[in-house]
Amino acid sequence: MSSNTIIATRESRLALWQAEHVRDVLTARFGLAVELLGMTTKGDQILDRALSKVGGKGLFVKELETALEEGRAHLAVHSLKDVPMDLPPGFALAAIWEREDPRDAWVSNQYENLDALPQGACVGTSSLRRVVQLLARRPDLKIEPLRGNLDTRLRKLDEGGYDAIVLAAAGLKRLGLGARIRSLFDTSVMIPAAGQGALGIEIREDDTRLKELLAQTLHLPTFLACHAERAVSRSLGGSCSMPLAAFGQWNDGVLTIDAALGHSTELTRPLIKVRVTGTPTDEASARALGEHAAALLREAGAGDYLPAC
Ligand SMILES: NCc1[nH]cc(CCC(=O)O)c1CC(=O)O
Repeated sequence: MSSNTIIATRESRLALWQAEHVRDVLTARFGLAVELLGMTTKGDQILDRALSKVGGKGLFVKELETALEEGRAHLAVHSLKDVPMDLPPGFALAAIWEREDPRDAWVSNQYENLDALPQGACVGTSSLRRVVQLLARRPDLKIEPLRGNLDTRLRKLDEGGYDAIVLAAAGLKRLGLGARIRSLFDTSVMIPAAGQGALGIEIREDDTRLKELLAQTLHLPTFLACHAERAVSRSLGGSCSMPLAAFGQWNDGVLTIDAALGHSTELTRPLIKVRVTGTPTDEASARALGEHAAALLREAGAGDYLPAC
């Protein structure tokens, strides 16, 4: 077996970009020889149903974890947004890296932004978080499912299936597709998903060599913000079938977490929104801030909004 460090990665263009980025940084910084091991996950194969209906986020990571478990790979690189809130026993999130643009992007060949859409126009997204925030401003819209990797989604837009689609700006920018962004949502209008735009690096928990090495690479402000965001989701049950947004921003040393929850089935019900601020310094205090936001959401009625599961 080779003594190289092996990164397990999905084979979408975005996943490969991210894995290559991690490879290049680890090589430049620590002189590691790194190879990629590409693999297909269930999340890549099942394209005809919303993720929230077929088992959620874990679908993109399970095969990669099996490769780590079997020693075929040492690291798995993920979009943090796709990483379940609780990893299975034996695995650890060893680093979170600096975010690309965390905002959601408006992509349309005709309409400059959401407000410019005619009544009853059709917007493509399969994300419940995006659906509820779109409908909160434009209850007249027709929202149609849209899955597949970024290139597939753009092609479906260009084929005329939708008047506009909403995608994470981070993915488009990383793939050099920033020119497709017609406008960016203000994060107060379309609050991003927990971890959106950040990279998460997963390892086997017992891999102390990589754990120590990767701990030196984490981007502290992103790490703290994302742990707080993920704690909001985890406290509420962490399910993909829950329309939840959670986004942390640092200003002058203070972290502000905005969170919004929509009803899990009645998607036009008013959103429950909360904001908390704090000055976390480590993972535990960041999580506590997110748990505080979740407690406020519950006080404001989240119990009735959550999926029955
Ligand atoms: N759910 C799929 C997914 N996972 C990560 C990204 C984009 C990159 C990121 O947010 O880090 C996307 C595409 C999208 O939401 O448009």
